[in-house]
Amino acid sequence: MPPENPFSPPLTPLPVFPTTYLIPPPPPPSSNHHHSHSPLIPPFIAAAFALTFFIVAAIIYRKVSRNRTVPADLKSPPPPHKFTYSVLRRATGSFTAANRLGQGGFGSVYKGVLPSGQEVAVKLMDASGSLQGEREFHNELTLASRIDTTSCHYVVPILGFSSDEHSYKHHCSSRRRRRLVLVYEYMRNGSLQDALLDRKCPELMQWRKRFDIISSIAKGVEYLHYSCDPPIVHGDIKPSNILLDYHFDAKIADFGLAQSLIKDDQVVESFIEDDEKVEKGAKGEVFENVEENGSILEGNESVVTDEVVINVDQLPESCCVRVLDGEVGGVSPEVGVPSEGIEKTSVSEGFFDGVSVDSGVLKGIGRGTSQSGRDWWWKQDNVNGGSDSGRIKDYVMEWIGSEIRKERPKKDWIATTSAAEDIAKGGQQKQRKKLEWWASLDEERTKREKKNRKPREWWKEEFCEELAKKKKKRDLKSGEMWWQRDEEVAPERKRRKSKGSRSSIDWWLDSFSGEFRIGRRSSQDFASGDIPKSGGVSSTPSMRGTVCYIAPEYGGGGQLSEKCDVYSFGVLLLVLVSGRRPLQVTASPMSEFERANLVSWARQLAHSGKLLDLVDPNIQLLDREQALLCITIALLCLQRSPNKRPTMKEIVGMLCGDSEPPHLPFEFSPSPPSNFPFKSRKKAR
Ligand SMILES: Nc1ncnc2c1ncn2[C@@H]1O[C@H](COP(=O)(O)OP(=O)(O)OP(=O)(O)O)[C@@H](O)[C@H]1O
Repeated sequence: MPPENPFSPPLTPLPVFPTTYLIPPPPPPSSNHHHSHSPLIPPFIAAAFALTFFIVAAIIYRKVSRNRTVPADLKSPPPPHKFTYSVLRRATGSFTAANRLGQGGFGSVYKGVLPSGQEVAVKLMDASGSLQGEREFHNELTLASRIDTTSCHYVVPILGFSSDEHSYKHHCSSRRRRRLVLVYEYMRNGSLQDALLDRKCPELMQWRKRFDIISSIAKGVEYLHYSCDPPIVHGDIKPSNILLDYHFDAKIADFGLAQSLIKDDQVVESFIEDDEKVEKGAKGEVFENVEENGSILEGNESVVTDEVVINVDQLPESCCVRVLDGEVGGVSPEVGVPSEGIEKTSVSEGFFDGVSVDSGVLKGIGRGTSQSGRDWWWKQDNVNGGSDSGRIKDYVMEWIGSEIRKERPKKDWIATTSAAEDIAKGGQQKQRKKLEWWASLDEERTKREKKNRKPREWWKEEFCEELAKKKKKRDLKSGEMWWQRDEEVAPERKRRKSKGSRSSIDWWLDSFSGEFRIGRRSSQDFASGDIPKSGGVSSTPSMRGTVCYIAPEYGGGGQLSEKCDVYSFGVLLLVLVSGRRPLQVTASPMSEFERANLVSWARQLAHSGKLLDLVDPNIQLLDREQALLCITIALLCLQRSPNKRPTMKEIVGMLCGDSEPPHLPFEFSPSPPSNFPFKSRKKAR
């Protein structure tokens, strides 16, 4: 180690700089620096970029927000396919009788198989010369194709249509006419009417299935009312318009009488527009012209006559009563030919006198006819001493009387049937003598009875007395809205009941309302003892629908509203729970009369607190609580005042247990009013 030099300066440690200090910091950027070294982006390019960005963002936003506001079920479904007539003819084996599924008021429905192998139901409209048939075709095509059956599984999908023209010979001249055909998805188990009331399918004897069907129909109608834009009112809810698929799941069919709820002045226009849209079909071609629609909408019709047809089916327990309206001005009448066993009697000429019809399928329904409409309702509801009033009831009562008579002495029966049949067969002398002999007996008997009227016509006299009372009461109340009387019905009934003055037949007649089918033609169900249905709709839009199911205000010429469907749903509910037709008269025993009118019977049972008596005895595994719920809902739906009826949404809520179970309307509650023993079915949330 070298010696330390005392003269050398002392060593001072070098200042230690952090390494960063070793690299000089970069000079502060000068403004000139940037300009001189980076490439220049012209401001107009930046602006263009920004603009493009905003436009793209706006487009995306609009698309997203539109998708968000339109629910999936409001997206319009693809238009129905247009078939050629020959394809459908081949599919159905030339519309052979073997393939016939059923008969509607305006044509037959055939089973068919398309070249693709798909099974279809083909409705061949018998619309030749019939405005009503053409209307139904266009109406059904227009409205049914608006329903997106991919999101609503409770409506029978319409697959397509055909409206090819063909020429035909008419009195040596050749004319052209359209064949109107509608094509639907095939529903293997046919109509609820047939399956429940005629075939009595074992599948429908399970309560669970019936309740499922009830829920499906309710949801289907709810869909029409709330998820279609504009809302659709079906206008003809009844068992023959409910079809069952392979699993007996229910779907609503037949939109021939349906209506879109648009303001009156828009209705016809939009009908035409929509029709054109549909007619454009998938390829955008125009197949039909507006001219035809024009002609459809032009007819200014008035009803001239009407008839009551009574059908006594071979089955003793079923009968049906039908009101047929008559000839339409300018259109040849197509009155259904009564089948065997049908008595046809013309009554009440001019019954609908003064009911004139606004032109158009949808427009102005019942406008200006509400008074006559109201009368129409009361004519059914209260037989009074008025000139026309009660003719139908009178007639029905006469018929019931004749049925009772038939039940009595055997000789009557022989005289009226066997002998007559024999004569029709061979006309043997012996039989003719026998008939004459019985006829003379009958004459004598009639004379005797005239002397001693009391026992035979007890019902008629009682009935007339009651009518006179009713008429008096109504006269006093004139000027009121008819449904305002609702509230007074119950106390009045109770008072009378307490006096014990009401016979069993009184109440039956009391609410004998809406149990007739209005129409011109009979359908297959007619022959099977059902109330004939819609095909035979009246030529007047104010008198459309099936009367057993029709809401009083609509049947009476009022405006069709959602509440009309609610009323019809109420009747359908009772039919489903009881397994009975709305009007089912058996000749005996007398006690059956109490149940003849289903709606009245249900009301009567409600008064006596025995609602469950209404339930079909064939039902297995009955859920009593659900059955009570259904009957209660039905009675709510059947209230005369449309405002009091629940909405379809509320009904679905009650059926699904999403809302509190309903209470019986006051007018139907037993005395003292008591709530039915529902547990709260409201789902715990
Ligand atoms: N899609 C279908 N699948 C299976 N059967 C059907 C189908 N559509 C109709 N039917 C059968 O054809 C019958 C007649 O149907 P259609 O709709 O023509 O008349 P309706 O509804 O019974 O009577 P209306 O025309 O008087 O309302 C039905 O009762 C049903 O049995």
